[in-house]
Amino acid sequence: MSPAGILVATAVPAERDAVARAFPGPVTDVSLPGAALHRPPAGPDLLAAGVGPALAAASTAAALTAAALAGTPYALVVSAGIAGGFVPEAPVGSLVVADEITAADLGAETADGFLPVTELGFGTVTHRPPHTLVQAAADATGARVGPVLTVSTVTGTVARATALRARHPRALAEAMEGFGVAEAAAAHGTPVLELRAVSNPVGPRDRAAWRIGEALAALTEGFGKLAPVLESWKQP
Ligand SMILES: O=C(O)c1cccc(C(=O)CC[C@H]2O[C@@H](n3cnc4c(=O)[nH]cnc43)[C@H](O)[C@@H]2O)c1
Repeated sequence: MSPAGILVATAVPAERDAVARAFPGPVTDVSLPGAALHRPPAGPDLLAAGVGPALAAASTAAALTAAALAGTPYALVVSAGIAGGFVPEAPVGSLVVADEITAADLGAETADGFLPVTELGFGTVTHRPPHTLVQAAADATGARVGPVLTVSTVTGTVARATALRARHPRALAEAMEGFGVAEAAAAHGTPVLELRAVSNPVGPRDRAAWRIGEALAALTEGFGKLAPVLESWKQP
């Protein structure tokens, strides 16, 4: 368990390593059933939880359960990584912190449009991170604050981007794991935060427009600034 009791869940090892660069020093590998942690000497536990909401939820739940069974439950879970940004509000290279983590394609398509699963009488589609933590994270990192959508299919057309923004007018970014990480955290009664670095615009598919290196560098810099906020944050 990390000293501050914080778990950071990225999708892939490149994102995990970008976060790790903000916490220099030799990393300890911790192997758990269903999850493998990297533990920097002073900093959060880091988990490459997998791509997509389902695998991210499963891996995050495994890490949370192991910590709880060891008697050292995490105090906070952070979903982090790269994302698509809705332009012009979230340009490539910018950071976004979620005030809402919303599953944007969890529901039913009808002749009259999309119905979220909540309108079908099931579950939830939005988790809200603690307001004070969101504000402190934004103040420390310069991140823009707004909803981050979780999708299972990366947006690749103007029509899809327009439809998402019509349903979520304040949305700043889309990624593929936040809601899964948040569901796992909620099952443990653990608060969640989502911090994303924008690697590409949401819209027509254009792999040449990806700036993954730039986004990973922004993630490292963001976590360097976020570290003191995470260490001092206490659940109200
Ligand atoms: O093949 C494509 O057109 C394509 C476009 C954007 C991203 C991908 C990925 O496979 C990356 C998925 C990975 O990175 C996060 N991510 C980054 N950009 C986006 C995005 O625009 N929409 C959704 N997710 C994005 C995501 O969280 C995954 O971990 C492929």
